Amino acid sequence: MKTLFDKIWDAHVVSKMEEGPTQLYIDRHFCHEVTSPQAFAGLRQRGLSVFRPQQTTLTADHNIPTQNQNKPIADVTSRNQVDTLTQNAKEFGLTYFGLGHSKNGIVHVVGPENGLTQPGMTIVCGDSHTSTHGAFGAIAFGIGTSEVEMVLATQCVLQSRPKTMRINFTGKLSKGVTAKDMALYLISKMTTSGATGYFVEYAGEAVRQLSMEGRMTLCNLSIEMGARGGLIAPDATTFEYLKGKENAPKGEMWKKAVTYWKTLKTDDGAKFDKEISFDASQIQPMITYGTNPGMGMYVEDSIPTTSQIQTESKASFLKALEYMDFQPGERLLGKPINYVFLGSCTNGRIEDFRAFTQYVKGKHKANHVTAWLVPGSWQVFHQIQEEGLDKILKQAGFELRQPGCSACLAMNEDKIPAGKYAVSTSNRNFEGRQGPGARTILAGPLVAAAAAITGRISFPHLD
Ligand SMILES: CC(C)[C@H](C(=O)O)[C@@H](O)C(=O)O
Ligand code: SF4
Repeated sequence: MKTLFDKIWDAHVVSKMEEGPTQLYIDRHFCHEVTSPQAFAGLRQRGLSVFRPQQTTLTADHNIPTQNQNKPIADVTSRNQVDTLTQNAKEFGLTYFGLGHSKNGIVHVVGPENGLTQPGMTIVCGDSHTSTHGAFGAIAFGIGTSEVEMVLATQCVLQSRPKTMRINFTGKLSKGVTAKDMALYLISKMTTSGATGYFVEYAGEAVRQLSMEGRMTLCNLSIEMGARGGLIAPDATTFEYLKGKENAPKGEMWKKAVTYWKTLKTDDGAKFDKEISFDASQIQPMITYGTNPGMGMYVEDSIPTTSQIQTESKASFLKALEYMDFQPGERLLGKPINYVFLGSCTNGRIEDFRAFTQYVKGKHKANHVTAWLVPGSWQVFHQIQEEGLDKILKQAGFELRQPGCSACLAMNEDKIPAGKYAVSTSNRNFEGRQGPGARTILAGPLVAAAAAITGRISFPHLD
């Protein structure tokens, strides 16, 4: 009896060193401009080529502007980063979704939407949110730059086997509660280190009912509770999403693949190192009030009082509140905000834009709010147009920007000014994450939409 994780892991072991790490075969390798330059430089120095170029895909996402992408990148550092990636793609003969390419976008958005991410695979990228791809029933995890070089050269990586944890979400999510609320709720319960050393499988009725987009949002945030990654057993929803996607198997191969994919689930009675359950029907729309993703609460709740915080955490709790300029015990409902960011590999997919648009339809953006709506990829951008969402958004006072990581980590011009509050659908609210001194309130697309309309932290009431 095996867990899903065990099945995929065991199928990819090349060799196992006694008392040492496992040499794991990697099916798919994604690279972006931030964590790959030294890896390619290393190959060059050693006179090596990329071992399996067909299994490697490059995209530019972190440093790209979200306006005027047809013009040269103004910022010198960013331009160098992207130019280096372009050069490496050319020199090593790799598939590259560069700036201006119709498939360009955030690595964790373009992999799945092009069918490069598939059940049963091992997937790596020099990026912590590689966990996103686990939504398809894959072992997907972030690696460091020296490992990027190792994978480029050998298509293998050395890894010690993580422990396994299953997190069950029983019951159903209430209307207006999104996968992001589920994830923020989970991290608030688990803390940012509660899953350290584990690979998590998400299971239960509420997980089964999530769309692929929702599953990606949930798996994306696994890393924020310390997990090595998160995965969900593939099912009809997964197959439906993948069918017909460019790199998905076709014809007879498709049938064979689905037959195999159907075996990718945890056997009844298989043992996890740890197992926890949550009641999904209890979850309400969430926001964060502090400077790590574990400092979350229901939109309608109050920040804990100092006495509710454990002694050893008090200092960091107070430091976080000072940075945010919030008071212990304060209720945030009705608090004015300045910026709204819809996007990132957490919530930059079509479903997120549909949810946001549906909410703002027939309403108007608050005058004092600057809203950055950044699709996760050009495919998402075009789908927004095809579905006419852009017109509805325009009528409500919103404009779409061009795809990229954008204000999620502000490596481009999209920086939230110091002291300003941003309700952001991204995944990290660290100090300075969205710009020096910027104050981030993480939320799902509906809470972000409600904030954009009212200009305040608001409960996203649906009609
Ligand atoms: C730049 C990259 C290494 C980083 C990551 O690994 O996650 C980034 O994507 C982030 O979200 O902080
Ligand atoms: S969108 Fe944000 S979290 Fe995702 S890869 Fe880009 S910077 Fe990292």
